Amino acid sequence: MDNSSLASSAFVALRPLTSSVGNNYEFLPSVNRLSSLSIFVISLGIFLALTKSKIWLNKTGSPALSTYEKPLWYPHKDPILGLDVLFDLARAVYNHRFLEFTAEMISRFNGTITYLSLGRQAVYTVDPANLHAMLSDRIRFKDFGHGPTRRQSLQPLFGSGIFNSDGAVWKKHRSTLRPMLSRVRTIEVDIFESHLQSLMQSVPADGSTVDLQPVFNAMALDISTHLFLGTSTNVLPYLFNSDLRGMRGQRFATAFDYSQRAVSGIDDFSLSGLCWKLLFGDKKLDESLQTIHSFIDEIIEQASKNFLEESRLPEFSDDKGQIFFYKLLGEGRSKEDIKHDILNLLLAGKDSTASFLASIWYVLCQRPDVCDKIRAEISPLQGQRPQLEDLSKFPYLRMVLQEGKLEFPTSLEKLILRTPTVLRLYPPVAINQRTAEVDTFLPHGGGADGKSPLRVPRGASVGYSVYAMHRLPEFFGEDANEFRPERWLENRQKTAYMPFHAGPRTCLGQQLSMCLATYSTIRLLQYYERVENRNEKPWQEKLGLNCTSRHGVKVALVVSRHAR
Ligand code: HEM
Repeated sequence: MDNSSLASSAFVALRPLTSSVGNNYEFLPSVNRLSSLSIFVISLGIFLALTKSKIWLNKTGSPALSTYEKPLWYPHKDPILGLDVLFDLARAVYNHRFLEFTAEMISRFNGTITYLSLGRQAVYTVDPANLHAMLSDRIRFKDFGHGPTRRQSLQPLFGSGIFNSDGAVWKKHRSTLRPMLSRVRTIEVDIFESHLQSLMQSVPADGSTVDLQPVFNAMALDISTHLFLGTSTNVLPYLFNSDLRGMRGQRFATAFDYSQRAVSGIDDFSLSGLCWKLLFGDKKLDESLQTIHSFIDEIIEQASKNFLEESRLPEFSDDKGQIFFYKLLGEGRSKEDIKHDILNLLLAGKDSTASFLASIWYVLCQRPDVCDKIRAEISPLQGQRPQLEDLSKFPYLRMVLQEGKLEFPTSLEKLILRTPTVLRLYPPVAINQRTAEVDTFLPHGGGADGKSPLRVPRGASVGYSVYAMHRLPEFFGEDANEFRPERWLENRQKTAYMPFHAGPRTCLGQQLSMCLATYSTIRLLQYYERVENRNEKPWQEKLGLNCTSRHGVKVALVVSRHAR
């Protein structure tokens, strides 16, 4: 999960730039006034200084690689550092148009563009063949890592956990976590239910306007902490009761949100705030990290005592072996190691899931016809909660659970109700980035038409946009930007569909998040008979570690008379 996934490619590309001017984009309008000549002179100066220090030069020159055709270069006005494109990207971020801007730019270059990022060769692509090569090709996969920029920036919060490591360290984390996340169990569905109950009891359903985005954000944190720490933050009920704010879970939630924004380098920092941080450091980040670490340390400490005594179990548990966190303790892992695994899972579980749930309801509140079809599909449940084993009895649900595969339910009509369309149009991990660990190549991006293999020198950053790839007309039709679930009846290809990525680093929480999305959609549609759209503005990106809606998801809810 990385719009970032973590530190998004955009911000990784921009990070050298933004870290020198901080995270403030207020300087951008003045950039317009700079003449090309002054940009050129500034670039030349910086370039000479950097060249002298030899820190920015790519290692190139592999004789085998020299036979590649020239890449399709971005037509830079600044051919030395490429500041022009970086300013354009920064402006797009500032205007919340980064996703659209890069999609438009890349469509002019046949899907892959090579450009200069502070004098260093970088690539941006939406070409599915390139993504498959980097993510799932058995040989190429090893040539690309998350890279040092992302590792360093996320280090304070995520340590060297699964998201923040490559090579042997990553393999070790993956092999520990994979078996624990590969199957969804009844206890997890029970946990979903308890937090959905909390949502239904807390969120006003009197026809007033409610923003569901913070609601899902809080619920996702409550569920993730419940699943991975055995103790929920329980912040959702307090969203609508300001008297109760300031409690411990709430403080953790606030600290977690702030640190994520701060380490991803994306925040609405003011110029004065930035100068302060440059001079005195980010005190709020230090305090937030302190809150987060002591919250988790205490729980780990208490749980390991209980674990050793084998007498007390977390109150919601009926089986210690089912508790994720206890399993890590049972494997004899160090407390520090466990803390980092937990933090990495909270990041994964919370934000991407919250973004997914919010997007589902952004779409559903505008499509009563789709809500009605789902209600018809789930009507045999007669308003009762589905059990885990029920989930596979519904073709629609099975389709959702089998998300990553090419299996389709026999009843094609029911396919119309599937939610993957939401993930196509609003993938939580909308953009991402890899760094070439060695001199290597990608299938496309070279030659005059960009369709020949592209040489990628060691150290080059390769940014990619899943958001733009999911909207490519050549894969999804001329109406690719429209929400039309029926397209999946005609078009079963998955080449350009990768909300969870693919290959050895594919998301470990697919089953869990698809199960939660399916279960919660059923439960909420059973409970609310009407979900009115109250969004006044069109969807606009809010990029962070995951992509969310800048204006939230505004609805009015009416409880079903059967549920009253
Ligand atoms: C709709 C919700 C979700 C989406 C769209 C999503 C998407 C992704 C993506 C695209 C990646 C690859 C990131 C990269 O390689 O840079 C990823 C990795 C991962 N996800 Fe998810 N994710 C979701 C929910 C979850 C949940 C609920 C969990 C459970 C804790 C989870 C656990 C992980 C883990 C552990 C990885 C790291 C895999 C690795 O590096 O080997 N994800 N996710």
